[in-house]
Amino acid sequence: MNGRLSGTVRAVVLDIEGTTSAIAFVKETLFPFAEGALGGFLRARGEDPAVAGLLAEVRALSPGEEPEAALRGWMARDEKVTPLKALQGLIWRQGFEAGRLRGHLWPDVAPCLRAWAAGGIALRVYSSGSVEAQRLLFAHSEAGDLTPLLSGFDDTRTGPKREAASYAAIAASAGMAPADMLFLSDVAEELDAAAAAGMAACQVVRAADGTVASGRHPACATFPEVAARFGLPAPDVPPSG
Ligand SMILES: CSCCC(=O)C(=O)COP(=O)(O)O
Ligand SMILES: [Mg+2]
Repeated sequence: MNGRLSGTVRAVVLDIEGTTSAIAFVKETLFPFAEGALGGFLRARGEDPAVAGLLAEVRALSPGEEPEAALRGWMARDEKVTPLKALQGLIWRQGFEAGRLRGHLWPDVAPCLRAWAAGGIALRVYSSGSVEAQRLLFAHSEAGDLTPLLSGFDDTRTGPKREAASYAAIAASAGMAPADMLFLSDVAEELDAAAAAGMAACQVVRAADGTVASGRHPACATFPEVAARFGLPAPDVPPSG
């Protein structure tokens, strides 16, 4: 089994889908919202410089195909293509700000994030969802605005989640050694990459998501279990639910 079980953790890097938040929320709420709004969004905003720049990235990645068709194909296959993820974030902004979307968090997550931040642990996010989407989810979460607890956000513009260099870049941007950082994710290949970069790595195995422990990393079902296993502060009141 890879990964350290002891040592001082100074920062926790959080995956979102399958870790802080239900896979079903991403696949059954967020993705259909973006898919349903895509056509109207491109007609209304396609010439805005930011959107036009992302559409140019789509054309470069899928030459000869209509950008909307390329985007729909990537959505159907859940491909984590950077300009798609950025466009989804822009579309979700409308939903989060209008109150039509609220960021799902498992009930054990917010109490632990508050306890860890209060205990001086730096909290960062690394998700395939764009930085904009990450900020929106935590700003409009079911547990309120948690963005003041978070000190860094990275997406696939930092690098692919299954490559060690991405985790080295995250550590450099945090100004820490990888060995001071703990990465939490449901996906074993992401944890392999983080461990290869020298981070501690823990698989979050949420029963409701049907995640299966890989056996390659320590596995925890909840954030309080992570806290106990890695010597992080525990919340004062054990979360219910
Ligand atoms: C609001 S974040 C949306 C999550 C998302 O789009 C996604 O692809 C999830 O990937 P993750 O790396 O968090 O598993
Ligand atoms: Mg995930």
